[in-house]
Amino acid sequence: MSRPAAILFDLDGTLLDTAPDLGAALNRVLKAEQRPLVSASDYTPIASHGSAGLLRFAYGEAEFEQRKDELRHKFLSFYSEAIAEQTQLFAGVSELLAQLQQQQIPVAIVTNKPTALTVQLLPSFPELAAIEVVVCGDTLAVAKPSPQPLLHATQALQVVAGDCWYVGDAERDIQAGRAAGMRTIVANYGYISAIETPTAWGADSFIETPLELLDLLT
Ligand SMILES: O=C(O)COP(=O)(O)O
Repeated sequence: MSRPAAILFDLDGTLLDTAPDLGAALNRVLKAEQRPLVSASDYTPIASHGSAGLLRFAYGEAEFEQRKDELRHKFLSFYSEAIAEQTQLFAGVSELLAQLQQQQIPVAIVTNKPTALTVQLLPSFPELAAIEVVVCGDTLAVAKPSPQPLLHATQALQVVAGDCWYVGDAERDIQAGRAAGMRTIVANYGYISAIETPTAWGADSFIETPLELLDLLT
């Protein structure tokens, strides 16, 4: 694998372990309605699917569809009140980003998280705050699995998409990366549920820790 022109990263489940704060917000919504709470072992594997994925899991498809706007509004307001209480960088992310900077490999974030939450969250992590190109779920009219957010990031970085890598922990990440013509890498340490089969997503590589990405550069 030759040296990439840039490496683009998904945020939730790839750079940041956001599941505990996402799960806490979900449980605040449920608690307010005297509903049964969801355990970390249940919400963590679906945390990359955002508010819609978490609420759909807790309420079931029919009730979620019926109450979607109201539930998402409640969830987002709780999440935004306590967005960086328990969230941390995955172990090794800080060293990984420092290494990439040293090797002068540009980095960007392409997330489906809405802009308002992303800009609220990133300043809590100085290692990420230095990343200038950040494309969010509502930056464009379309989000991942569309390749457009990834292509938007490559335009901002002034690099050719086909020379870039995209690292993510969800099938939609790999779909977007493949459609953008990038090398795709599954962050296997992220939020992947037991019923998913990442080996069938068509990715080029898998990493079990963030720092394993460096092995792909050599
Ligand atoms: O919040 C979401 O919808 C998921 O965010 P991600 O794309 O960074 O995994």
